[in-house]
Amino acid sequence: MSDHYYSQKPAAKHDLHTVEEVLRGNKLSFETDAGVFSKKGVDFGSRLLIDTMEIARNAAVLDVGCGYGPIGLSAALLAAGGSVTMVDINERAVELSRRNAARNRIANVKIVQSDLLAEVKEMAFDVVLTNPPIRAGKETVHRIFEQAYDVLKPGGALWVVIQKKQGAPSAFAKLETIYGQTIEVTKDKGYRILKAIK
Ligand SMILES: C[S@@+](CC[C@H](N)C(=O)[O-])C[C@H]1O[C@@H](n2cnc3c(N)ncnc32)[C@H](O)[C@@H]1O
Repeated sequence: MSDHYYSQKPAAKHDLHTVEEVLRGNKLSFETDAGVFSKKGVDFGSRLLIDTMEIARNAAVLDVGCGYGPIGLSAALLAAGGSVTMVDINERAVELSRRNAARNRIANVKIVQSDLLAEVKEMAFDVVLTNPPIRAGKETVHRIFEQAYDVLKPGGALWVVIQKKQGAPSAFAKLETIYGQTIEVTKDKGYRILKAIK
């Protein structure tokens, strides 16, 4: 099996590190490892999504492709009276997210190993967040958009960060075919934040 950051079972030799980040005013500490996305620190696009996302205090939130947890754990602090479900196909990412939730004393999260949204399809969410796995291919990214629609409550929103050069225009077009309304909320250094409302 090839060893991408989106492997189910990364083969890379462990290389544990701790990174400290201030995300949306909250100081968080993350354990990262080889075989997970952006292990040296929070990705620019993920940070832009964290800075931009709108999360109500009581929201039910889903983070698709949570990696070691920066987006979902930041969302959990905003949804202090709600809950955040975080999914990833990569068992190492799931384990790190669990440890990082405990490390930062964040309890309103549920972290599940799942291929796309398979393990959460009976649930319903106000907000779905994703920094999608571009390298897994456009089809995977589009399936996330479709499956997110199915688990969103009416009026709920999918928030996506994507670079222009990695296909933001085609992602926007795909979202427009599925959702009632799609908007580009902000952009910075070639990254776009797209919000699609059911
Ligand atoms: C661009 S990374 C974002 C990681 C994390 N949210 C962050 O901001 O650092 C995309 C994530 O999607 C996960 N992923 C890839 N294919 C997946 C699939 N089929 N189902 C669920 N997650 C997947 C990868 O393992 C990776 O952690």
